[in-house]
Amino acid sequence: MLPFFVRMTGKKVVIAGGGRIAYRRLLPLLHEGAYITVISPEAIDAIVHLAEQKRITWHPRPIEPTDYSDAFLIIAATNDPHVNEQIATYAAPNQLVNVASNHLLGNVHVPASFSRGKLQIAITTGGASPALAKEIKKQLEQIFDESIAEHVEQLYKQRQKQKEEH
Ligand SMILES: C[C@@]1(CC(=O)O)c2cc3[nH]c(cc4nc(cc5[nH]c(cc(n2)[C@H]1CCC(=O)O)[C@@](C)(CC(=O)O)[C@@H]5CCC(=O)O)C(CC(=O)O)=C4CCC(=O)O)c(CCC(=O)O)c3CC(=O)O
Ligand SMILES: NC(=O)C1=CN([C@@H]2O[C@H](COP(=O)(O)OP(=O)(O)OC[C@H]3O[C@@H](n4cnc5c(N)ncnc54)[C@H](O)[C@@H]3O)[C@@H](O)[C@H]2O)C=CC1
Repeated sequence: MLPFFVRMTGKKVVIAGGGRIAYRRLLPLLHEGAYITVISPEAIDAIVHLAEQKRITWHPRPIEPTDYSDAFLIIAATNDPHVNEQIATYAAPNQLVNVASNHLLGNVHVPASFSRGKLQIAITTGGASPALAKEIKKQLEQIFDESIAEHVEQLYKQRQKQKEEH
């Protein structure tokens, strides 16, 4: 697998499942400006609330292949491993698919990550130990504290200026 940072603004995302994990995937996507549809018979209050505010769409029913045929990114986060597996099978080869229940399926892994302004750091263990990825993230958060954000911003401004001069 290769690490990429993907601009999700305006992209269609379909999330199967409305539990804690679905919500964890949903939040950063929403902040990035993706168009999110959650499909799940039940959903946690936080997801229902976002749907009521019309910040996302929620269809309270089981997922079907037609729901994600035009999605840029599909997230399979139901608590039924067979349903998640089917999603990975039915997705088109040119779609991005993340399967929360099985690291061997799909073509996208979600890393542990954090931001300090424009600096973003992401860690994956390739499914070996998500807990270790989380632990390494905590250690890196100590090393790169909030003060680095301002430093990165200064470097950015300097670089923009240099680019304008050439
Ligand atoms: C493949 C992947 C899914 C994907 O890519 O979507 C995946 C899969 C699975 N996770 C499982 C369990 C746990 N996952 C966590 C935590 C995190 N898991 C995350 C990512 C990923 N988890 C991807 C691989 C990334 C990598 O390898 O590094 C993090 C980093 C990012 C995030 O989820 O936001 C986030 C830390 C967030 C942070 O930084 O705080 C914890 C601990 C906790 O929750 O505190 C536990 C319980 C302890 C344990 O089991 O280790 C299970 C078993 C499920 C079951 O038993 O039913 C599977 C299924 C499988 O392994 O196949
Ligand atoms: N970090 C990670 O990647 C982790 C991943 N997991 C995996 O993620 C899965 C989901 O975890 P939680 O959100 O805690 O589960 P949960 O039980 O809170 O939520 C499951 C959701 O799936 C929905 N659902 C069930 N059948 C469906 C169907 N046919 N179509 C659409 N939606 C359906 C339910 O209505 C519910 O909203 C777990 O089963 C586990 O495999 C678990 C822990 C950590």
